[in-house]
Amino acid sequence: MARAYDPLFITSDNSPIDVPSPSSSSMTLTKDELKRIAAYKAVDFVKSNMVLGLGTGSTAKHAVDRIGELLRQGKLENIVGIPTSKKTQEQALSLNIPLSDLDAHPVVDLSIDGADEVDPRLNLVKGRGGSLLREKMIEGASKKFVVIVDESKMVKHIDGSKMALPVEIVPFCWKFTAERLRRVMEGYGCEARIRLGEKGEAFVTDNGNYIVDMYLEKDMGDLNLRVVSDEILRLPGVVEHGMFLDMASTVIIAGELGVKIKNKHSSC
Ligand SMILES: O=C[C@H](O)[C@H](O)[C@H](O)COP(=O)(O)O
Repeated sequence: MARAYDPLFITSDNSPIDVPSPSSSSMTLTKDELKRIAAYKAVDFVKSNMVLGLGTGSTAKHAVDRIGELLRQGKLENIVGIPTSKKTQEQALSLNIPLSDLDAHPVVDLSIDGADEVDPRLNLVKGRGGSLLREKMIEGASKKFVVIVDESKMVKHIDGSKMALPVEIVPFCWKFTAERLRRVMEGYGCEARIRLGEKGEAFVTDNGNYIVDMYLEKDMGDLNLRVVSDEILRLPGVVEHGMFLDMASTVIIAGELGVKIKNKHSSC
């Protein structure tokens, strides 16, 4: 049941955050408001003159909006954004955020992005919105990667939500690749489904590829995710998968009772 939200309740960090006002009078926040709170907190890490990785999805959208707002107000200056998708690129352009790419800026100071799952070691599942490849390239090139989630994204282990584990593959003979993927994960009761778009056709990523969503019946538990990752990446036809292992520096989790910040290598 929803409880009253205390915006000053923050663990693992001592600075209260600039909390957007809840839309409801009861002071209980919607999931979207929680996402916005996590996003605002992440933008506190942004300083003028930074090269920023701009994430994709309903949570990252709030961070991009906030960066645009602070630029407009003159509270941030000389920011260069590197968008992780065409959609984010459009949003950033509409906010007049100056943009670049990894060719011109191979080192990114800070990336801020959402995630579909976060495990206790800060490993992530990403890509349920289809943007995992550019996200992994840009966030992997970042000195700091701040992940923003509402508390529903926290899982005991990767694939804990039993939703899709996305893999980007080339369209050429996709059924062959999907079957190879299924076989790699067979021990976990894997069903590998091609992702479909709104009209029932194959969903096409910004890179012109397809996504296979792997659904696992059995828990991967504390299995060595690196081994699974390597096996998937070794398959010809696979471009990248949505497990982001050991990449997040910080995870900001907005929940009913407040904001929690988890840093890599910290036990809290
Ligand atoms: O491909 C999509 C991205 O990995 C998103 O960051 C992820 O799916 C989380 O999206 P949202 O913030 O909308 O839940």
